[in-house]
Amino acid sequence: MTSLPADRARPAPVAPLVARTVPLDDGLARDLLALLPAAGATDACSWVRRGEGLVGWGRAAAHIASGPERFAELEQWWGDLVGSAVVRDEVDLPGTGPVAFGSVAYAAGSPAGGTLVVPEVVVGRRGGRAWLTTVSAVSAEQPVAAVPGPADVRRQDDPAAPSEVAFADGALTPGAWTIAVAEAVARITGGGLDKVVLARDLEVSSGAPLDVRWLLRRLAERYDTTWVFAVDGLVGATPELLVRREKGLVTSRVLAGTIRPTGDDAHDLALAASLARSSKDLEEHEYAVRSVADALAPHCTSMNVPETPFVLHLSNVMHLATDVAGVLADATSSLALAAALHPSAAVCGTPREAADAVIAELEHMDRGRYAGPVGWIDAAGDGEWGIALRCGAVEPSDPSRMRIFAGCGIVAGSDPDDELAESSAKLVPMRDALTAAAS
Ligand SMILES: C=C(O[C@@H]1C=C(C(=O)O)C=C[C@H]1O)C(=O)O
Repeated sequence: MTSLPADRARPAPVAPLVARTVPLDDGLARDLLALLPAAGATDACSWVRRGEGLVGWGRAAAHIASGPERFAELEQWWGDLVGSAVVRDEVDLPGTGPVAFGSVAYAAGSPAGGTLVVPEVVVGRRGGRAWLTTVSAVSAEQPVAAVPGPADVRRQDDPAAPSEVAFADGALTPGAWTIAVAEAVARITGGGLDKVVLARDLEVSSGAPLDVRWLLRRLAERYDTTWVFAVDGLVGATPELLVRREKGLVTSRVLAGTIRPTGDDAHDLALAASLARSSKDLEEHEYAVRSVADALAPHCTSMNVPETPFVLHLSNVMHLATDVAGVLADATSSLALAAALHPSAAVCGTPREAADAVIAELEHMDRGRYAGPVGWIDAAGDGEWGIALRCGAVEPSDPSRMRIFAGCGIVAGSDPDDELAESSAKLVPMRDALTAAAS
């Protein structure tokens, strides 16, 4: 576990938690997202892929941290919390017992900080087994009988579709963003750095508060190879797994190098083949794989880093992808591994410091929690953390508004107009979830 510097106050202690996990009829949990009750836009927690994963609601405990030590502070808080928790776990799988969902800002200086949320109710499903975890603070006022049981887990009414949705330019107009990309290419060819990821945002407004559950369901329908997530109003469908830690095994799915499918299968296959041969994309990909492998190496006894990437097909884009795996050498938690990996060259660049400086200078926006780690951790430290991509953040002060984001890796051979088109393709999942009618 990473420790906080001595001069940094430990997070305030919270009342000990009681967590109870019981098996649940798998039929009840087949559609995890349908179990999320109507609640405030920021209440739903989700980490779901192909019908498996975790959903949660209610808040038994939560912690917000900011600044360069935000990961260490969250880690410390979670360690203290589970260290004093009373746990009765009848299922004993990764993700059973007490679980925190989290999301952490990309930049150390972002006011968005980082948050861990421990829902009162979590329903999980994997490998045909389902469970219910309830968490409550130990207190004389809440008798155990008040805790929800399997009978309280049921399919909820369908969420309302967003209405009167409008999109507006965020920090930069498309034209200004392409100028920033051209400037980044000039910096790269001038020898200042090898790769930088530049992102842009759009402002979304709707006629009524957005229901995160609607967005989650729409994303899950269309992007079944992604992890459909929600934490504290940050919602999206990421294809990129920063790190999974499970019983001593560490895995990471690295993406970089993108093209847009045309919808014509034969043509798209040819495009995929050209993506796998493109020196620009392979170079961009190699930087991202290296940055992940180098960050994991100190924590692993052995690692498998495939030499050639595969092509991951999504309905809006195709990516070069590499699955890196390793055997964990120490007790580093999934959150601490995510901290060690962040920011990878998939969202920052190479070298990291130079790329971060160019991002701060040319993007003209705070990324907030976009491009930061998002996922969950259990009491053993196992968990899954994705990179928060293809996502948006609901405005806490006005849940009828959100900001959506997309970025592109820029290397010496990048063309600004192509990058703009690629960023638009990456915005499609959120745009469609916000506007397309239910199928
Ligand atoms: C930065 C984003 O995506 C990243 C950049 C990619 C690229 O430039 O090819 C591909 C996948 C992601 O690692 C995003 O979706 O916003």
